[in-house]
Amino acid sequence: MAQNRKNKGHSTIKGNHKTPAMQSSKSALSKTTHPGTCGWKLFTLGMLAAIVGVAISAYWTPLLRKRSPTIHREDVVLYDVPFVVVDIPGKGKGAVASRDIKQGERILREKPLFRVDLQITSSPIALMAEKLAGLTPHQRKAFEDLSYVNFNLDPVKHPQAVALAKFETNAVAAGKDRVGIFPTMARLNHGCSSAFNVVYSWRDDEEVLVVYALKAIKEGQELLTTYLDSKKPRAERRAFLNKHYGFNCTCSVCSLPDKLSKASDDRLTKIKALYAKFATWGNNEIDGAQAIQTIGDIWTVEDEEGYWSERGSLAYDATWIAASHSDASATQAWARKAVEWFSYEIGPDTTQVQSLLMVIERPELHKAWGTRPTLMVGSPEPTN
Ligand SMILES: C[S@@+](CC[C@H](N)C(=O)[O-])C[C@H]1O[C@@H](n2cnc3c(N)ncnc32)[C@H](O)[C@@H]1O
Repeated sequence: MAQNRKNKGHSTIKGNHKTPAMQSSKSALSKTTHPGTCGWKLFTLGMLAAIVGVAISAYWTPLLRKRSPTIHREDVVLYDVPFVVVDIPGKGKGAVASRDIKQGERILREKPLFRVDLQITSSPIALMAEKLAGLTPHQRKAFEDLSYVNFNLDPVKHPQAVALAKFETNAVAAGKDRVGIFPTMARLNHGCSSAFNVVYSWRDDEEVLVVYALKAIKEGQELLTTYLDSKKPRAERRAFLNKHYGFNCTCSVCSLPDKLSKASDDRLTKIKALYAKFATWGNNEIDGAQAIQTIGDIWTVEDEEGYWSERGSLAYDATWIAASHSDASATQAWARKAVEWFSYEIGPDTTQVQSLLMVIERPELHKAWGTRPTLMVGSPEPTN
């Protein structure tokens, strides 16, 4: 997977992730990363036969357990999780909320079975064999249970290639230039743009992956992360997901009728263009007030689209611009916005949030303070 599952993750974190070896987008200023596509996957893709489409037919497990299950495995930091893993028609397994989940709730904290470098010099098959040999029987079973894209591979005849396919289907970004396998998180299926509702990030200091609810999720609703930079138009998203994950995306955004789908594509294209414009503040092509206006425009179009990811990074960048121009009240207002959205996406107990809380107290201590001419750049709209 690439949140920049591979988000992936989808979340965006300064100096951190994203996503299940899945998606990848960087904050224009702070170089935060998004869970994203697994470079390892691309590296090893040639080792495998062509990826074939997924054709599992499954059915809902009718009864969700009333109580949240406790996961008892050595690779999961133990606590009750607010979801159950069930069969989902057309998707294999997936995670479904076992109760209402609030926006910003942490829903999983998981240790990797193993991690590997994105760039490797040895044979991927040999590396995989070495990593699997280091697992306990319990962990080995968790790895063996994972799904994989290439169903043409016979696990009995080609166990090593199947192990590699499992890795490629499920690995997500986990630290600088590393990807890892997290067997519970790996059950999260994909949704595009406004359809994904959880994001994940790697915490280097704790060596765990955390997953947060980006949006409120109702009991019975599927938890979805994103496997790519979903600010791409539908045709591009579908081609990518088909090629790398072997499925035709039928998420709520991809299923829109053509007219509405085009409107969504137009919004996503506009968001990308606005990000590119805002980044030109870095080389003085636009001034601070224009940059902040552009961030406001991004926020507005994202509200129309229902795309809420990466807002912590966006507000963080706005804080940076406001501080650079010595606009104290805008620095504080944007820092509050960044605290709010980082808390939803990566958690309130992160260094990003702690440093922003200090900036709210003393904006002039921001490391970019006064590095550009003094200018009133503008605060976020109160309703944003
Ligand atoms: C990381 S796994 C996700 C969990 C997987 N469904 C399972 O059974 O373990 C990725 C695979 O899940 C399936 N998948 C994920 N999102 C999907 C979606 N939106 N529609 C259909 N299949 C999906 C695809 O087969 C994909 O290769």
